[in-house]
Amino acid sequence: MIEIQPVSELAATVSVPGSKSITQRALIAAALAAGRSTLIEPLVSEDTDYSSAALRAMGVSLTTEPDRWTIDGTGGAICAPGQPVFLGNNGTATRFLTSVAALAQGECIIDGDERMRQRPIAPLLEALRGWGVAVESMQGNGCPPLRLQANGLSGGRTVLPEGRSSQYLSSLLLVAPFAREQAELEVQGEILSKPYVAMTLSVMADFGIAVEVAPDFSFFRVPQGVYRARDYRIEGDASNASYFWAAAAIAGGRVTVTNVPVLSIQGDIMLVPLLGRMGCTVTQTGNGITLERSGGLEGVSVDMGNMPDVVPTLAVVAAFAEGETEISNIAHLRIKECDRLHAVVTELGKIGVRVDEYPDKMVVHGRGGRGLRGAEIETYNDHRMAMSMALAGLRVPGVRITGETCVKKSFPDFWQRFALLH
Ligand SMILES: O=C(O)C1=C[C@@H](OP(=O)(O)O)[C@@H](O)[C@H](O)C1
Ligand SMILES: C=C(OP(=O)(O)O)C(=O)O
Repeated sequence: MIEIQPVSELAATVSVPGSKSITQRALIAAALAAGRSTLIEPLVSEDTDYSSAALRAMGVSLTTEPDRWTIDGTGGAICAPGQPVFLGNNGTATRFLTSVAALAQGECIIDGDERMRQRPIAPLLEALRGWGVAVESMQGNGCPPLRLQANGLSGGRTVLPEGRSSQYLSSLLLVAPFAREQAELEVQGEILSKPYVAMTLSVMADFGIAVEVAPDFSFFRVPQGVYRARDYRIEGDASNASYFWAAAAIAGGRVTVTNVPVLSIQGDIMLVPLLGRMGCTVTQTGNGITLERSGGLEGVSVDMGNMPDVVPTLAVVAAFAEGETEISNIAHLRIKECDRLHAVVTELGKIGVRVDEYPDKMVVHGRGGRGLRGAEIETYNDHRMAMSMALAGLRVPGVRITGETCVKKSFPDFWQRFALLH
C-alpha cells in the first residue's frame, strides 16, 4: 500500500514511457515485415513483455536493449506456437495476436488470466470465420481461452458484428494484407474508441500498407502485401501522461510532459484541451506540453466514447471542479481490466465524492474538492484505477492506494516518476 502525500503549486517536468498501443502495433507490423526493423523507445512493461514472448513463440526473432528492440520480420510466415500462448490481462495483445496466430498452420491456443477470460472476443472470432479461420471460444462463452486450427486467411469480404471494443477491428486490419485474396471488411454498428483504429491505419501506413477506408469507418479494403521493415520511434504514452497533466489541474501550479507530441496519433491527447475547457491553461513549447492551473475548475459535459482510458483521470479531476461533470458513452469501460465505470464510482465514493452511475455514463458532483476525506482505495488489479486515484491524494490527506504494483501493466516506474511531483 502507498500513502500519497499532498502537495501544492507544482513546478515539474516529466517524461513518460513509450505508448503501449503504438508499441504493440509496431511490434506486430515489424514481426510481419520483410527484413529487420528497430523500435526506438518502445514501452517496456508487463503487457509488452507478454506480446514479445508470444511473438517469439510464433517464430519471430526479437532482441531487446533498454531503449531499442530489433526485430527480424517473418514476412508473414508465422509458426504455430507449440504451447498455449498466455497473455495475462492484455486485451490489446489477446485480440491482436489471435489474428496473427491465424496466419500460422496448425493448432494454437490463446489464453489469459481470470479477468481476460471474462473479456469478450466473439465479434472478432465471427469476422475471422468469414475469412475461413477455424476458431472457437473453448468455454463457449465468447471469451478466451481460444483454440484455432490455423491455416491462413482466405480473404474476400467479411463482416465484423457490433461489439464494445475497437481492438477487434484493429486486429483484423493488421493481418488483412496477408490474406490469399484481397480482404474487405464491413463493420456493423457504432465504433467506439475510434482513434485507436486511426492509429492502426497510421502505423500500417508507416510500415508501407495503405488501407482504403470509408470516412465513417464502416468499410475497409486492404491491399495484399508485406509490411516494409524500418526504424520506428515510439511516442510517449498519452494515456499515461494524463496523470501528470491532471496532477497540475488538481494540485495547482504547472506540469510539463516532454515526450508526447501535440500532433500525436494517440486519441487520448484530446484530454489536454478538455482540461483546458475546465479552466487550465495549455501551452506548447519546444520542451513539451505544459498544463497549468491557477484559478478554479469547472465541470464539463463530455462524450468520452473515443478516449476510454482517460475517463478515470477526468473523473478524479472532476471531483475538484465546481459543479457537475457528465461523462457519457462509456459502457465499454465495463469490459476493461475491471468494470472501470463501477470501480471509479465506488472508489471516489470512499473519499466522499458523490458520483451517479448509469449503464453507459457517470455524473460526478464536484464541490471544488471541499469535504473530501482520506480512505483506503481498492484498485481491482487495474493500473488505471491505481494511477488515477493517486491523483486525489495530491489534495486530500490520507489517500492510500492498495495493490499499487498493478501499474506494471503499462508503467512499471510510475510511483518513482509520480514522486518527482513532490
Ligand atoms: O487498440 C488499443 O491499443 C486500445 C484500444 C482501447 O480499447 P477498446 O477498443 O476495447 O476500447 C483501449 O482501451 C486500450 O487500452 C488500447
Ligand atoms: C484497457 C486497457 O488495456 P487492454 O484492453 O489492452 O487490456 C488499458 O490499458 O486501459
